[in-house]
Amino acid sequence: MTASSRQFAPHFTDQEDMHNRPKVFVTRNIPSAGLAKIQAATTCEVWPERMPPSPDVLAEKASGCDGVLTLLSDRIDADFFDAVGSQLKVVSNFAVGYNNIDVAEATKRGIVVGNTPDVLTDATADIAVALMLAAGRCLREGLENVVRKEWQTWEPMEFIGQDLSGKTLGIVGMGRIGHATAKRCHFGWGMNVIYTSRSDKPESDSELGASRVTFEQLLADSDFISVHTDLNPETSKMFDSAAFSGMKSNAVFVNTARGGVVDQDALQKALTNGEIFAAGLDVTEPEPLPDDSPLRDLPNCFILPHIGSGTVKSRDAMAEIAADNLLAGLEGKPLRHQVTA
Ligand SMILES: NC(=O)c1ccc[n+]([C@@H]2O[C@H](COP(=O)([O-])OP(=O)(O)OC[C@H]3O[C@@H](n4cnc5c(N)ncnc54)[C@H](O)[C@@H]3O)[C@@H](O)[C@H]2O)c1
Ligand SMILES: O=C(O)[C@H](O)CO
Repeated sequence: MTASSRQFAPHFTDQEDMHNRPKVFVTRNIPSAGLAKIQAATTCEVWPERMPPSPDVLAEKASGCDGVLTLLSDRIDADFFDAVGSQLKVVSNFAVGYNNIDVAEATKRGIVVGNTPDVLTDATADIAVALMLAAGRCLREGLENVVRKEWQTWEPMEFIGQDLSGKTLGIVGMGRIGHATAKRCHFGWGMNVIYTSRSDKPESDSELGASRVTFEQLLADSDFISVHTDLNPETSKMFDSAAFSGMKSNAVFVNTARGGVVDQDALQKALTNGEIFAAGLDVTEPEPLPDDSPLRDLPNCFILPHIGSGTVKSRDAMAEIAADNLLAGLEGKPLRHQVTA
């Protein structure tokens, strides 16, 4: 048991009446590093299926609960809170992003909301760089060529991509993951880093020689653009047709943030018309991307099924923080990571 789990585990014993334990609903199976803590301290139901519960079933399952542990695919809003009841104390999201939760509404009702930052920063930055390489170096076209048995010879004029070395990387949202991505690219490939952010980031300026620029300047000057903002009203669909037409024709656009920051029709046009070179996406809107989405068929669009935080270490640590947040909220104690509106 870690120091933090000792700190947050409510003091229930085996002898204690199970009915006195707080009641919680966990909306999907999560790593035992967190689930075991929750099961030891609460009366807990875990949604057993691979697919998320529908909003109605989610509300029904959570009804009467003191806490819920949610995923980014669960919509938590006023209707949910009304259905669940006024006893609800805490919503613990198994993610750093919390755009699936109406935090203002939760706060108004005295419900605390937790998230899981930091522990997935490196894993997600690695996927951002993987997408820069995959999209920039035509890995989808190369792989499909092999899988379809079309590989006939060494091709001097095919599968020609973009170098990272010495190029300019534009980071949109120089937060934790933005900085970690920029660091990999600056020290790994000697990339020049520019960024937009809500405020200056002196640590990125001094460590990476980065400079803060306007959004328009970032679009115009970047060879690679990597998005790391949270999804908020300001960032919703910020990559629209005007943004893509402001980019270089060799630009590689990478998004590991949220699909909602992109106007996907505009992205599809930019990729089809050669306005930009390629895109690498770990996130789309909706998820999964519909089977008939034209983005799925574009050879210069490399799409992953939202796996940024998908490492053993990150997911275990996320589970542990999410459990600690949930248990702390049930006890009315400060959460390890609490979000505010
Ligand atoms: N693909 C994945 O699996 C995965 C994993 C982790 C996080 N994420 C996403 O990445 C996001 C970032 O995570 P983080 O831990 O780095 O968060 P963070 O809060 O450290 O960074 C977000 C940054 O975006 C900036 N920002 C907000 N609005 C902006 C705007 N209009 N223009 C420019 N910058 C703006 C903020 O100031 C902040 O610096 C999360 O909110 C989540 O949506 C995805
Ligand atoms: O916000 C997050 O944490 C990711 O999207 C999933 O890990």
